[in-house]
Amino acid sequence: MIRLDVKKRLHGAKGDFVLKVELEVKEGDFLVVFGPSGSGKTTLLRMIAGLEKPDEGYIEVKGKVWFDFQKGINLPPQKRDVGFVFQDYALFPNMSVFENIAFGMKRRDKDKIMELLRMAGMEHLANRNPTSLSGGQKQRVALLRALAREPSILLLDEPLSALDHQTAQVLREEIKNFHKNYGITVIMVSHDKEDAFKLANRVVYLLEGKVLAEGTPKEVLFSRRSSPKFSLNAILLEKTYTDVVCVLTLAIGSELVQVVVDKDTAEELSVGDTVLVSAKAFVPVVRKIHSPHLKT
Ligand SMILES: Nc1ncnc2c1ncn2[C@@H]1O[C@H](COP(=O)(O)OP(=O)(O)OP(=O)(O)O)[C@@H](O)[C@H]1O
Repeated sequence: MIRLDVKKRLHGAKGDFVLKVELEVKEGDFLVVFGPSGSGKTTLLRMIAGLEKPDEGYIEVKGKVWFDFQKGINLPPQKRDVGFVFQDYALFPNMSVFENIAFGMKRRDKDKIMELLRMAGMEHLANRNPTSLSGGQKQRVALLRALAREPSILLLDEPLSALDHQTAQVLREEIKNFHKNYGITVIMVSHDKEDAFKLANRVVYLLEGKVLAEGTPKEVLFSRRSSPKFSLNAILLEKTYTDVVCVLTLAIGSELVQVVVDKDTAEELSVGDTVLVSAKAFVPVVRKIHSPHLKT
């Protein structure tokens, strides 16, 4: 069980705000902390890992106090039993894949490293230098390095966000399997609803430092507050006015779409804005374009 209640004043893009989170995470949970950029997600993970100090509060993991402001307890990162995977891999470029995974293991165990590499289909890359690997392979090594420590908690900070859509899909499945096989407690930060939906058994929705909603992925992601019947976040790339309407070109994930809006709506939007595209009632046409399930 992880129990935390932390507070920290942050300098946000639009001014100062207080990150205030009270949470309990059960053993074996896969918690996704979901929310827009700048809401304090990474800072929360860094506070758990000991890389950032809360202004107030406490953090307790498996009955052991890692931080207690009142009692003046603040364990250094190396004494906290966490595996941390960063968005940008953070591998040691001068060490082989094998050495990267061995680094930080409580007891260097060659068989265990090779078993992890085998599980990820990367045995043949053991002696390679990380600089010669693809983004997906680097992130796999970072994940194996974190798992090799057999930590009490695995902290994942947007581990898929630097990868292309297809590689991210494959790695998302692997993370899911690692969690299933090892039963490890995972806290993952993401602004991607797909991560939250596919991986989490619990989701916390963080906005400007506050927990706005908490529950199962369905409860949080499909709540009326966060989504009507159908809604997608998009970036506005271009506005093209005709006589009576305006055509907006939008990027939704890696897809481009065009939607028509009236001129008044268009006037309120600027290129580069993040917008919500939603429809309360619609009859969609759904067609399969790809299946991950092999036919036998
Ligand atoms: N130690 C700190 N002291 C004060 N402000 C900070 C500190 N660390 C981060 N911030 C600010 O707090 C805000 C939230 O940052 P954080 O990285 O935690 O958000 P996030 O939700 O993870 O965003 P993103 O998805 O973009 O990474 C940012 O504006 C950042 O500049």
